[in-house]
Amino acid sequence: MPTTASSLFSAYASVAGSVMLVRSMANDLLPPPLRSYISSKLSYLFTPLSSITLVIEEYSGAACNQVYQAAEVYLPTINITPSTKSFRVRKTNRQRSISRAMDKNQQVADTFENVNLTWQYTVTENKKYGNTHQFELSFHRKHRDKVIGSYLPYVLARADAIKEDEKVVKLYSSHLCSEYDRSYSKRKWGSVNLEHPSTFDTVAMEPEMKKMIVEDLDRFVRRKEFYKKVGKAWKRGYLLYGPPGTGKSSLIAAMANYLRFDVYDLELSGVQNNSDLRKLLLSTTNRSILVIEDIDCTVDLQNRDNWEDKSQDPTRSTSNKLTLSGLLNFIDGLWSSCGDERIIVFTTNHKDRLDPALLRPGRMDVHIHMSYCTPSGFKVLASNYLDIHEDNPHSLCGEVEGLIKSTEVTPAEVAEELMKSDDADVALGGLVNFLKRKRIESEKSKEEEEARKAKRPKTDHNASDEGEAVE
Ligand SMILES: Nc1ncnc2c1ncn2[C@@H]1O[C@H](COP(=O)(O)OP(=O)(O)OP(=O)(O)O)[C@@H](O)[C@H]1O
Ligand SMILES: [Mg+2]
Repeated sequence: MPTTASSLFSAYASVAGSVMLVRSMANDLLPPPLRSYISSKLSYLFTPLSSITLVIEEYSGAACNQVYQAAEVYLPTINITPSTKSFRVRKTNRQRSISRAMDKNQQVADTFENVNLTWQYTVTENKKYGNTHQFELSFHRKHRDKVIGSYLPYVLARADAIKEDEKVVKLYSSHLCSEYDRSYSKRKWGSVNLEHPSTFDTVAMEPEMKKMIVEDLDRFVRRKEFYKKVGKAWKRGYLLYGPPGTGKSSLIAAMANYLRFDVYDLELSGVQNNSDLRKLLLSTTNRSILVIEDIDCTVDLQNRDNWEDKSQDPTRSTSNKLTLSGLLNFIDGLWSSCGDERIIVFTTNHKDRLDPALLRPGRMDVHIHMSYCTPSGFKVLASNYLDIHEDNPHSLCGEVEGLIKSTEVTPAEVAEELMKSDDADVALGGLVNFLKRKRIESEKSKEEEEARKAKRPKTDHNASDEGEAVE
């Protein structure tokens, strides 16, 4: 009888069927080490002659195999083949949702530019040396170059993107470190998940400024090659200044959530000397935001006694007290040259009290003034808290906006009023009364201030300067 395609297929199907049968019997009857051995051998037998199989082991010598790691992340996101009988599910505290993982000896099929590919996950059990894990990728041998040259790089890139999507942003705090670490002066970061829900949609600030910051961040992460070309460390410094409750910390959380960068919150008052600072900064990771809040009041950084002579090597003596020179040298030097994609944010309520060295051009790239609530800031808060927006307006909004224009009120104060009731009439009515009271109070205190100034002798320059500089 001549061999037809259909008879070949049916012969192949019956061999394949037998292989599946033997494999499932082996799974039921044999002890685990023998079972995985036979199963992996059968998978080779099952592979048609025109196919080729790439073996992707978990380790390459002592190092992790990145292709294996990428497959682990990528494969759960593609469709399960009808023959898949089991898969594993898991959720760690770093993951936002339940994820799938391939179970041993199971297969999934993928298609890439019209090439059909089959992945199989195998585990070879070995009590003495530990189990070995590998993926086997099979496809028609004519696609070998395409799979190695295009498909595997695609899997690597997809895995990076998936990991980025799943990433939970972490908040590392220098004051969360344990007593043990303190006593051995091994300064360490303690970490928790950054649960701050702030995003660029929920931060109340002028739309143009928001747009400017988002564009600046986008440009920064895009410009790896540019920074390399011009020989600059890939870092960016932001100074956020403004009165309490204007959203400086909220903006930092929005930046971190937008970029999915971890946040390192450095508590300078707990840092004893330059050497501590060095240890802390060197243990931060790439793609992170280092935050130093209230830079004007945490340490006496205006003390520049040692600035000139020690600035070359602020870490030379571990007994050195933390100095401004130590801090600035780190920003400019060591920390930035050994890391990539770093953002540093300083916040202050009093920009005028900062040492000019910190404000010098090139040190902090972007200065952002977070100020009192504006009508457009109020619109964002009204939408956040009461779901009031253009399509769902409220008659009191006009009055609130008028009052906000002429009153110094922080977004935190407005937010607090809006939170007092779910009923928009009640919450906005309360806000109107609050703003009116606030305006009367501020007019009264302005009058008192005027009266005090009029009584003051003319030579008292300092006090009047300070009064004007308050943001
Ligand atoms: N611009 C804003 N947009 C949205 N919410 C804000 C804004 N400013 C303040 N809030 C609200 O007020 C709270 C306090 O704000 P936040 O901690 O960001 O202020 P801050 O400027 O960092 O204050 P401080 O100078 O005291 O550290 C926030 O949790 C948020 O609910
Ligand atoms: Mg703050």
